[in-house]
Amino acid sequence: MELLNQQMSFAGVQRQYKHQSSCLDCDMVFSVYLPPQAQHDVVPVVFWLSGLTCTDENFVTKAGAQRIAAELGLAIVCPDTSPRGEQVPDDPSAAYDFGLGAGFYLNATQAPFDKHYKMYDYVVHELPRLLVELPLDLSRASIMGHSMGGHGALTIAIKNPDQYRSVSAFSPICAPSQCPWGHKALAGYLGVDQKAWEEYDATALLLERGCRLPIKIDQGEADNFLVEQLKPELFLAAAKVELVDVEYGLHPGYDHSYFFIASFIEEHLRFHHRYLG
Ligand SMILES: N[C@@H](CCC(=O)N[C@@H](CSC=O)C(=O)NCC(=O)O)C(=O)O
Repeated sequence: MELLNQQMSFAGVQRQYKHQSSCLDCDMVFSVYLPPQAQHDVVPVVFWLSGLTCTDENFVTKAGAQRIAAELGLAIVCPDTSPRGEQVPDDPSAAYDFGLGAGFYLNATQAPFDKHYKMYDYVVHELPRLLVELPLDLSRASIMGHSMGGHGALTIAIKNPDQYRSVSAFSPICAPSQCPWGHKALAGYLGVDQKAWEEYDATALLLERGCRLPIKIDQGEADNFLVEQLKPELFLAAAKVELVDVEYGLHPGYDHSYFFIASFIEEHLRFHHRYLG
């Protein structure tokens, strides 16, 4: 891993690393916040998955998470949202909701995307292996995300309950099989057979497998994407069927932006800290 940047923040360090990814077959950049406690000991880690159009930097610069992460002694790892580079195929019309910046945290099976778009394997397997170089206790890990990244966090946690202790999401895409963003992405990356989509649909996965991890979801009521794209009611209905508790908050006046995330990030980090010790 090559260290690209380092800034001191709340007595810890905000870093950015570059590395060659074997599963994505391209160079990748990720960010990590190391709290002051990491100077003397290994610390627990929260993975943050960003949404459409983001890189590893949106959360770092807009969420204001460093102060509370420093207080709680939590590292935060922020991967990019897709493979990158000239050789990586993009949406044919360069739309923001598919291709670069829109990897949907899945393993694509359809050409030409199947060569590089393996964000599920990257987040679940390759990135944790790289992180052994840092003072992190990966046996104490949680995962959270926003919108497309909320979908990523929920699906990854439901499928890997032994790898994470808790999961949370801001404004997640809760049922991608049933919304326009998800239809486009799942058809493009996985093909038209909707059976294959269930592997990456948090609501379908919850109905199939349940979930024993603590789950927290927060949603802005004034979010423009709420009704057409996000559909938390479908995930909450599935949780009720499966007798899964979801700590859910619907917040009047808040939209889909990082202003919402910054307003509630402290609650999310404290939630994860309860389970990370
Ligand atoms: N450009 C699009 C919407 C893009 C957008 O809102 N992206 C969100 C995530 S949406 C779901 O995954 C985001 O986090 N943007 C980055 C930021 O820093 O705000 C449009 O205009 O409709």
